[in-house]
Amino acid sequence: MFLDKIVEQTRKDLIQRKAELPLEQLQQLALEQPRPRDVLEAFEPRDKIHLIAEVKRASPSKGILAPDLDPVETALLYERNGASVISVLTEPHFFLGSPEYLTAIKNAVSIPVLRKDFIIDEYQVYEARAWGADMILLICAILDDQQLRLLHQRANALRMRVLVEVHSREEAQRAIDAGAMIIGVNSRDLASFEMNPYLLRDIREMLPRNQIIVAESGIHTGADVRRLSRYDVQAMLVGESLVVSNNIPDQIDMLLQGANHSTQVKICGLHDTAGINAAVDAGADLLGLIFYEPSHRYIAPEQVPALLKASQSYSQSASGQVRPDLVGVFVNKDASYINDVVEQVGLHYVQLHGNESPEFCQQIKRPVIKALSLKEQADLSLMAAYQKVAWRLLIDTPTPNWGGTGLTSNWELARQAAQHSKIILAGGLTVENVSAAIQQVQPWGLDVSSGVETNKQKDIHKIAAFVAQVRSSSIVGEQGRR
Ligand SMILES: O=P(O)(O)OC[C@@H](O)[C@@H](O)c1c[nH]c2ccccc12
Repeated sequence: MFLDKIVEQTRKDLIQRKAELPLEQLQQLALEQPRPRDVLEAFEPRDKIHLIAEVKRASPSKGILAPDLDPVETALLYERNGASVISVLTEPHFFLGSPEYLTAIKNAVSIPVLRKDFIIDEYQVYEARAWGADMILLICAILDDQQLRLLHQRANALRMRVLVEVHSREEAQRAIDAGAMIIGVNSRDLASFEMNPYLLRDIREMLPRNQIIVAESGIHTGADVRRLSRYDVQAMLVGESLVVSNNIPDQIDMLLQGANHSTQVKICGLHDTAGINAAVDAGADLLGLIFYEPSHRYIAPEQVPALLKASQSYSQSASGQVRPDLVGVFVNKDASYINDVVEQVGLHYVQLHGNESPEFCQQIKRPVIKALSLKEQADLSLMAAYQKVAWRLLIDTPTPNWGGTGLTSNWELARQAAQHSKIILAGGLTVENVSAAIQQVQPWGLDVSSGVETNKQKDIHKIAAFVAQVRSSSIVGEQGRR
C-alpha cells in the first residue's frame, strides 16, 4: 500500500540524513532562523476562503504533472495573483520535491510557506524550520495520538503552525483532541488514492467553528469551489489544477472568485423524479423538499428515499459530478419531528419557514436556513438575533401563507441585508428577472420554485434555463470563466 511504502522510504532516508547532520546541529540551525511568518494572519479575514497554492511536480496518483515547472517562478506567480500561503512538496521520490525548493521559495516570496511532506519524526520538524518553513503538515493517518501531540508541540515550540490532515470522522476527532488549530480535510484517501467528494460535507459539522478548516485535493472547477462556499471553509489547498494550468493567473482568479463570489441555486419544491433529474442535470446546488402538508409541493418524508433512488441523475450522478445538497423545508413543526426527518431522509440543511424563534433554531441538528420576510427598514434588525444561530437567512416575500407565492420580495431591503450577511434571495424569481436580482441584491444564493413551474408543475426547460441564466449572470460561471 502506498502509505506504508512512502513511510518506509521516509524512514530509510531519515537514517541517512541524521548521519549527515546530527540532530543537535540541525536544532541549532532551526533556532538561528528568523522568526516564522504569521500563518494565522494569512487567513484573515476569516469569512473569506483563502488559497494555499501548492508547488508540486508529480504525485503518486497522477504521475508527472509538470516536469518543467520552475518552483520559484511558480510560487511568485501564485503570490502575485492572490495566494495566501505556498505549499511546497519536499518529498523527493514520489512527488519529485526537494528541500531546496522550499528554501528558495521562502527567500523569494513574502507569504508563509508550508512544508508538505510525510512527517513521522521530530528530526523532520527541525528540518522544516531550518529550511525556512513557517508551517508543517501532520497526517493523522500515519501518526498515533502520542506522535501527533509530540510533533505538534515541537512545531509550536519553534513557532511554526501545523496543518493537521484528516480523512475520516475518527481522524477529525483525533485532530481536535490533539489541539489542532488548522485542520485539513483531504478528500483523497492517501492509502487508496480514492476521492470522496462528500467527505467535507459529512464531517464539517463536527469541526469546531473557530478553527481554520482547509479543504484539500481535487479542487478544479467553478462547481468545486462553489461547494466550498457551502461548507464554510477558511482555505483551499490546490496543487494539480494550478500546476497543469496553462494560465495560472486565470485559474487562481477563477478559484478565488468562485469560492468567494459565486451564486448558489436552490431549486425548491421538488417532488417527482423528472424535477429532481432536471435540477441535478442543470447543476443546481441545493434541492429543496417541502414537508409542509398544505403545500401542493408537499412530499411525505417517508417517500423521499425511494424518490431519490428512482431519480437517475441523483442516484447515479455522472462521474466527476457531485450531487447537490438536500434541504428540508418545515413550517412550525416540533424540533424532535424535524430531527427525525433529518435522519430518515438524510437532509443536509433544515429550512424553517414559519415563525420559529432563534432558540428553536438551536435545537435543530443540521445547519438552519431561517426564512424571514422584510417589509420595512425596521425588519432588518430582526435579522440580528437569527444571524447568530442560523447558517443562512433566506429573504422571502411577506405573505400570510409562508412563501411560494411567486411575488418578488423587497430587493432594496434584501440588498442591504446581503451587504453584511450571506443571504438567500427568494420570492418570484424567474429566468427573466434573475440577472437583475443578482446584480441588484448580490445575494449568496437564490431560491426558486414557482418561477420554474408551468401550471403548478416543475418545468424541466425552465429549470435548465434558470440555472444557466444564474451561471452566466454571476461573476463566475460553471467552468469559472468570467
Ligand atoms: O493536487 P490536488 O488534487 O489539488 O491536491 C493538493 C493536495 O491536497 C495534495 O497534494 C495532498 C494532500 N495531502 C497530501 C499529503 C501528502 C502529499 C500530498 C498531499
